[in-house]
Amino acid sequence: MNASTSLQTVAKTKILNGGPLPTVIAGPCSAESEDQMLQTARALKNDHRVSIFRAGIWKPRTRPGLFEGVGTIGLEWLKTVKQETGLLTAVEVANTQHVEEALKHGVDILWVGARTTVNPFSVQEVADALQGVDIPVLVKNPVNPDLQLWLGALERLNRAGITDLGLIHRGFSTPNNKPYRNHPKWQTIQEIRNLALGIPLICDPSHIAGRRDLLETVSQQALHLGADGLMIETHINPDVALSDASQQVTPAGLDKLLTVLDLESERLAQPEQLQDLRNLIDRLDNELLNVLFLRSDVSKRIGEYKRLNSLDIYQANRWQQIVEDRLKIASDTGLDEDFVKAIFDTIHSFSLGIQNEVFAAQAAATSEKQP
Ligand SMILES: O=C(O)C(=O)C[C@]1(C(=O)O)C=C[C@@H](O)C=C1
Repeated sequence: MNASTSLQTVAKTKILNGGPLPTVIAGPCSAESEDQMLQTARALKNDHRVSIFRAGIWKPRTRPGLFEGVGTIGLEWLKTVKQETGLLTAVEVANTQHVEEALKHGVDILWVGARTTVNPFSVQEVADALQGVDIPVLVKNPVNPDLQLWLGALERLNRAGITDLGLIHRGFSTPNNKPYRNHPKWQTIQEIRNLALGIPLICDPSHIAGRRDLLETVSQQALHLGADGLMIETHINPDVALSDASQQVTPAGLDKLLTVLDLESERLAQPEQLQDLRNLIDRLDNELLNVLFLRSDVSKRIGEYKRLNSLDIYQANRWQQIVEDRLKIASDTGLDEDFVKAIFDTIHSFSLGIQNEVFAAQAAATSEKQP
């Protein structure tokens, strides 16, 4: 059975704005004070493209001692924001108490954070607290790139009766996220879309980028891939924000960003120029593959030499020397060193595999000859 068939969702969702334009959710990473919330919301209300105001009330932080959110008082401020601006409001919930408090304060939309989605016990607790409640719930991807876990969270909420569901793509923690804070792994958008058919997908460029200067590229890519909306952290004075200062924009910055993104029309490169560049990439990839083939052939011959001369396959000193040399070339050329290291780690483990096969083939041939 296709996993998507078990999700019962409604066609008309409150999460999307109902029009042809992407939904924009904006607001501070964290609620900090009533003044900060109201000033931010008043400025956002003037932007007709923004329909939902977000604010973190309880903040899951990696290390203790960091600002962990203002708690319930923030929900009072959010209520005032809603009354004054008419914007829909959204908060993150991670346990029963959060759900109960948010519902009591009339929050319109809930979201489950990436660190909660990774834990089925926590998602189930949120789902149980929402049993029988009619409210839209957005689910952020789990921190690790496990789409089944993401889908599982949607299913748990759906079984509790939540039909107005949405996905938030906020990037994944991978061994090398550079230049992002969380790697977008763009192909996952298509993959999760196929698994959760018909469920709207919002991109959270703030958590993917981790820095203001990358927001445009990330948002544009997401929109080109068909994202239904964007969640962009917006603060009246980002430089003094108590959390995630470097990724938040001012309402004026958001206005500029949304205008550049040109939400009405897709902005694509000139087709002929793009085709020339793609031809170049094809030729370069071809060369790359030829070189990789030649290298793996040499590795096989070294494997035979090692077998005949009873040498170990893994040669720590030689490998260390190779890494140092290649990283020096990378830094001289201006290539990202983490990128080059990741490539050579993969090449090396493949090379070890080739030589292991050489040894294994010889061992098998010898044992066949045994009487
Ligand atoms: O230099 C060797 O001994 C090799 O087999 C080559 C190679 C490599 O692929 O670069 C492979 C295994 C060793 O650990 C070190 C380097």
